[in-house]
Amino acid sequence: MAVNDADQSNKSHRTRQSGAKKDKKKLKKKKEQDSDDDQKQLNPKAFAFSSSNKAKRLQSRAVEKEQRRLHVPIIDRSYGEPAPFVIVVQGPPQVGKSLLIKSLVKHYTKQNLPEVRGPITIVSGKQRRLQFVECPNDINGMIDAAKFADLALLLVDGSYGFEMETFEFLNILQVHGFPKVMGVLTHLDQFKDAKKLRKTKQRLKHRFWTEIYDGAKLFYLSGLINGKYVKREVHNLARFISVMKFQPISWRTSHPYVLVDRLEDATPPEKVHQNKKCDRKVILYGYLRGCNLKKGHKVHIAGVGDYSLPSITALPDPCPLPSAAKKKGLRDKEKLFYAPMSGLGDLMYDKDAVYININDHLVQFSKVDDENSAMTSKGKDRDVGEVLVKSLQNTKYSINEKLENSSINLFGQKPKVSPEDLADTWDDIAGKDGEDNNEVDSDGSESSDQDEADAMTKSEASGSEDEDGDASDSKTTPGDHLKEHIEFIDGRRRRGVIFGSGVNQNELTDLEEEDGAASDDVASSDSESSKAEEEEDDDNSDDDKDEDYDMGNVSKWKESLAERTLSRKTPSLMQLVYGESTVNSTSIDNGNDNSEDDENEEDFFKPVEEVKKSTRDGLNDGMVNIDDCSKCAHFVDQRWDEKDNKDIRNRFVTGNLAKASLSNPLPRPNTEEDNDDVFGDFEDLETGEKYENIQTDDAFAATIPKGDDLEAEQQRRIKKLALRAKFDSQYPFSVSLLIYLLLPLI
Ligand SMILES: Nc1nc2c(ncn2[C@@H]2O[C@H](COP(=O)(O)OP(=O)(O)OP(=O)(O)O)[C@@H](O)[C@H]2O)c(=O)[nH]1
Repeated sequence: MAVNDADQSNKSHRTRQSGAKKDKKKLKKKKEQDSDDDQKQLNPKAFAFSSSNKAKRLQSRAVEKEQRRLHVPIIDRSYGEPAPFVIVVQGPPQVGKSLLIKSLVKHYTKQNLPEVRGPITIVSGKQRRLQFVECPNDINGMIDAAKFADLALLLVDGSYGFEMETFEFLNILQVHGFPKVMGVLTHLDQFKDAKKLRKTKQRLKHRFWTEIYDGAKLFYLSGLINGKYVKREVHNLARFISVMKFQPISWRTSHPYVLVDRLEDATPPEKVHQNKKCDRKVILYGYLRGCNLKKGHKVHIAGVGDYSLPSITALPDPCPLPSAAKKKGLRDKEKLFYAPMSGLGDLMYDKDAVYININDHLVQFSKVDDENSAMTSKGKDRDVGEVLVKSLQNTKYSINEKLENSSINLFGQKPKVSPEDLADTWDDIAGKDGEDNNEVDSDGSESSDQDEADAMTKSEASGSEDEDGDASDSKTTPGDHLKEHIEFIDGRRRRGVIFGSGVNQNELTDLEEEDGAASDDVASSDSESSKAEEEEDDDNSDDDKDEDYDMGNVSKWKESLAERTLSRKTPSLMQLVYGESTVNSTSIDNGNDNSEDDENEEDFFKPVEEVKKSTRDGLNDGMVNIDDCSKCAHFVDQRWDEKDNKDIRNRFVTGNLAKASLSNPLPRPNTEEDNDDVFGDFEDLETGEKYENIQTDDAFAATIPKGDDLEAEQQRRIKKLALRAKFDSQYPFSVSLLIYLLLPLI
């Protein structure tokens, strides 16, 4: 009989609910649990790895997870070819920024860059483009550069040490999201001693590491060959840049931004001609980075302001990657660089125009073949148009630039007047620049407040000049452990850095290198400090000098002003015509100054009219240049009224004599003594007798003794009576009338 297994039903297992077996099992279970708990409590490391293999596996897994977290793939929002990486070359003035960019461009493109202006785009590899930008040396330029830098090359003058510009830029970078940073030491060829060079390199490297991070890359450019950095070193640097991984900065990846490498003013010229300050239409060109930018977006143009984008257009890449560049024709060459502002590439950008570069062999009137053309055009006249085009090629400056630099000569002996001076003069007249003393130097150049400040700094510095003629000054930058140490070296202002230790980096080198032998700098600083101490001692001993000490800078400043004023003093026209006078106005003024110092000081604050009036009064009082024949002190300013004029007119032959005598009869000489004054010295030509006027001044009379006086008077009276009788007999008309007639003529 076949049994169907599937249909068979088995009795299900029934566990014991009670009984001895059940109790036994329960007990066993409970025991196990208790022992587990006990073990847990007793051994907290119960869950640690029991086997080393397992431990290794778990450890490596944890590290992997952590690394994966750190390297989360960054979402690349950009499409198409990635925009070039921006390499900002930064450093103090004259450190070699332009030269480094030129050398790198030469390395990548085999092209000589004439000048570094604006961003320079080059193709550095199959998948990589780089954009080099020179960082300006002002704080605003640094802030702008920090916003778009993917890599910052910090150039440091190795022969001098770190300068403030480097640390300022590092601080700015920290605020903007720190990009990659590499240091480059230049001017190392100025070290003659190899040991000193090695030590300096080491010291600067460690300093650099402290400021950035341990192991930060620092390159050394050992010197120049044919005015360029050594090829090998540039090659190494370029390779390093080519393989560098640029970590995107999160803020930048989520915001669109453009580094403008070319701009064009599209405003109609007539509009600008009519109103120079009209709203301009400007087209900006550049690679878009970050995320997408749309029409109508509000944009901020660094240093200009906020604007909205009226339109945005995608243009063909001016410098495409070699892989992406599709040759359209045989003449299309691979373009490995694009620098419209520097005059490299097909387009050259200028202040007021955009030039298209056409090769010489493609154009007829190129300047290059000037000599050849002179040869070929022999015998036949050159075309007028050709001559004009060639003359245009010779111009170096635009009309605007020429006008800016031009000056006119108003007076032969005066310095030339430039347009800015004229503008300043007008400003002064208008009272806009009341305090702004823009003066014309003897060489014709304008000296602004900044110049004055510079001069002051220089003059101050010259006070503490050391033996080398290098002046120095130091101040602390707020909120920083660095101290600024300003020096003037070869006419250049260098802002050295003193680190927290209080010792200048440069001095440190000397200290390290020259051990016991005191270096120049140290010696000079010693001498400075001793000088300062001496000054302090002097101050303590002599109270009178305190004032000078307090006003030291002011008085120095005044000294230089006085000298400059004297040197600028224009010759007076009066002196030129009448010659140098012994008693000049300044000496008179000085005399006045001595007597009435207070009054003169007050003159400063008197209205102009009052001052003029007082000066005029001074003239009337006889305070005029006595040698100056052109001035008639007592008569010039005498005012005659109408009545006086009439009286005077009547005293002449043409006037009415009778009226004159009636209106204002002159006191008729009553006494004979009065007559004396009228006649004065007299010589009788007929008789040959001489009659001298005897002075009857009080002063003269006082000198004559009283007894003799009476006798002399008697004699003189007798003489005069005789003389009068004689005169009357000779001239029939009255003497008095004659006197009246003569008086006005005197
Ligand atoms: N001896 C020596 N001279 C150098 C070195 N690097 C640059 N120079 C010279 O320093 C001068 C200034 O170089 P630039 O490249 O114009 O310096 P810069 O930093 O661009 O100057 P600015 O743009 O004015 O700030 C040039 O005459 C260079 O030849 C160097 O390593 N050694």
